[in-house]
Amino acid sequence: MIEVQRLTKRYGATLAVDGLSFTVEPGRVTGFLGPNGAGKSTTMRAMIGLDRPTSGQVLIDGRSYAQLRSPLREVGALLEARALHGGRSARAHLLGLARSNRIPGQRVDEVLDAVGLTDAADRRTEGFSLGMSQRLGVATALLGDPPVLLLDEPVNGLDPEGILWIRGLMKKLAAEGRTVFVSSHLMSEMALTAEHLIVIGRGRLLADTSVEEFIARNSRAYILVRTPEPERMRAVLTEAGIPTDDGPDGTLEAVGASSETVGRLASRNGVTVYEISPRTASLEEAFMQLTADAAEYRADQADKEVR
Ligand SMILES: Nc1ncnc2c1ncn2[C@@H]1O[C@H](COP(=O)(O)OP(=O)(O)OP(=O)(O)O)[C@@H](O)[C@H]1O
Repeated sequence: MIEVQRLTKRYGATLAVDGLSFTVEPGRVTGFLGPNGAGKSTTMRAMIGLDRPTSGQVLIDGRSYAQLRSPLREVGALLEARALHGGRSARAHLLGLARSNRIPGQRVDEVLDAVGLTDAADRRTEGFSLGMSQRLGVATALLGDPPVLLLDEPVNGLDPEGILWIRGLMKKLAAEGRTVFVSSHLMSEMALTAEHLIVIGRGRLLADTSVEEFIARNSRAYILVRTPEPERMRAVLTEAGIPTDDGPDGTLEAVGASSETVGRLASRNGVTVYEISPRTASLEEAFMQLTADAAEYRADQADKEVR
């Protein structure tokens, strides 16, 4: 379990994290979401003692990172995949870490295999692609077989096969009872991987919720109606007290009614319809709506500055 308690981090005039509190439970993947500059990386760095909080603290299974006796065995982190010693091979990098943390050497082969780097294990890491560096970063995080894992944007640089692999791996690690905390700025990615979400904006907590709840609460539901007689259909719906919006390509969006009701009204009034389907606004839209005021830098702002 990870407990973030009233965490605040200030860099000069910038308040990167602002009194943030939340708990990350074991046994499920928890997604950590926020627009660029929201404070995700700063929070994750504070979790493993790379950043000193201005105030507040983070506890990993009840203790601060500095108090952990064998950190690599207690929390594994993928924070900056590129921070590698380029001249060494992947195997040498992992063996060095294993030795200094009293982890048996055979574990190195196990994690190389787990991340699919066995064939590249003896190549120097400076020639690694971003995807391979990500895989080595994950191997490093897994080396001590820790119960808590922190992954900062692990999907970055991975090809579609790599993305599927990391999603599966995160779910498997959570199913083993581990605490898996993974950051992303893509809601759609988290919807496929995470069970629970922590959403932040400008260093503050915006949502601490299950993915299911988040979708239900934030997405706009409506019935899409495709008809050659939109104005007649609109009149029928309005008459029945169902508000409509204009959808794309001349469609109508009926809000607050079931597809059965809309279908029955169309049939009763002899309106031809080609399609009646329940829709929800995309998760990305819901996320953007939630974080709209918190985004540090937005395209519309950029436009204004250019003009
Ligand atoms: N070392 C630093 N010195 C000064 N400011 C920093 C430092 N690290 C982060 N910041 C600032 O703190 C804020 C939060 O940054 P952080 O990297 O934690 O956000 P993030 O949510 O991880 O963003 P991204 O998705 O862009 O990586 C930003 O305004 C950033 O510019």
